Amino acid sequence: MINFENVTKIYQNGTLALTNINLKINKGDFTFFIGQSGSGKSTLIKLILREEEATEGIVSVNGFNVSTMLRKEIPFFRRSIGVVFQDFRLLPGKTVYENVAFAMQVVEALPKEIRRRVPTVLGLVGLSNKAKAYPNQLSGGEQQRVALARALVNNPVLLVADEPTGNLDPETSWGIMNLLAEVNQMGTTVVVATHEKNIVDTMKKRVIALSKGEIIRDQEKGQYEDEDTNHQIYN
Ligand SMILES: Nc1ncnc2c1ncn2[C@@H]1O[C@H](COP(=O)(O)OP(=O)(O)OP(=O)(O)O)[C@@H](O)[C@H]1O
Repeated sequence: MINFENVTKIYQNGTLALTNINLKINKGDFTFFIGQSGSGKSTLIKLILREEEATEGIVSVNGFNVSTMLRKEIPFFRRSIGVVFQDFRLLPGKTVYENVAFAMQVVEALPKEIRRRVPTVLGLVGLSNKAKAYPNQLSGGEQQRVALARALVNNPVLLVADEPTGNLDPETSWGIMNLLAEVNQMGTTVVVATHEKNIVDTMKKRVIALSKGEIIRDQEKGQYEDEDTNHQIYN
C-alpha cells in the first residue's frame, strides 16, 4: 500500500527532515509513527499525501508513483485517502451533516448516494444525534469524530492521521483510537503519527520509530519505548 525506497527530504531552507527512508506498509496494516518532535513524522505523512515532494527516492502509495505524479493527477490520487489532523479542520459555517456531505460533493457523488452514506458514517462514529449541530457546538472529541466521518465517507483504502488525539483528553483519545482500530478491522489501511505512549503500548500494533529523520526501530506489535535499551528517548 505504501512503499518508500531510499527517500530523502530536504526542505527548501536546507533542513534535512528525512534521510534514506526505506519502508513498506501492506494493505490492511495498522501502523504507528512515533518519535520526538521534529523527528520527521509529519514530513513522512506529507510525502505519503504528496503535500510535499521527496528530494530523492521513490514514494508509491496505493499503486500511484507519488514521486513522479503530475500535479493534475493529485486530486484523483487523494480521493483514495482519508486524512485526519490534530486540529480537526472542519468548515465552521457548515453543520456536521454538511461537513461530511461536502466531502462527497467534492468528488461529485450522486445526491441519492450522499443521503444514504452520510447518516451511515455518522452512525459509525456515534454522532447521529449531532447531524444538525455546528462544529463550535461540539466538544473536541466530537469534532474529531466528525473529521473522522468526513475522512471515511468516500470509503478510502488508506486512512492517514497526524496526531489525531493531540488536542484531546485521554478518555476521548481512546474513543478516537478505538474507532481507527475498528475502521482498520473493516479493511482500511491505517497510519497514525502519535505521541500517546499508553495507547501505543496497549494497542500492540506495528511501531515505526523515527529519530532525526531516520527509522531507528520497526517493530510488529511494538511498544512506545525500546524495551532492549529501556531508554526514554521519545516524548
Ligand atoms: N516546511 C518546512 N520547511 C522547513 N523545515 C521544515 C518544514 N516542515 C518541517 N521542517 C523541519 O523538518 C524536520 C522534521 O519535522 P516534522 O514536522 O516532520 O517533525 P515531527 O516529527 O512531525 O514533529 P512534531 O511531533 O513536532 O509534529 C524538523 O527539523 C522541522 O523543523
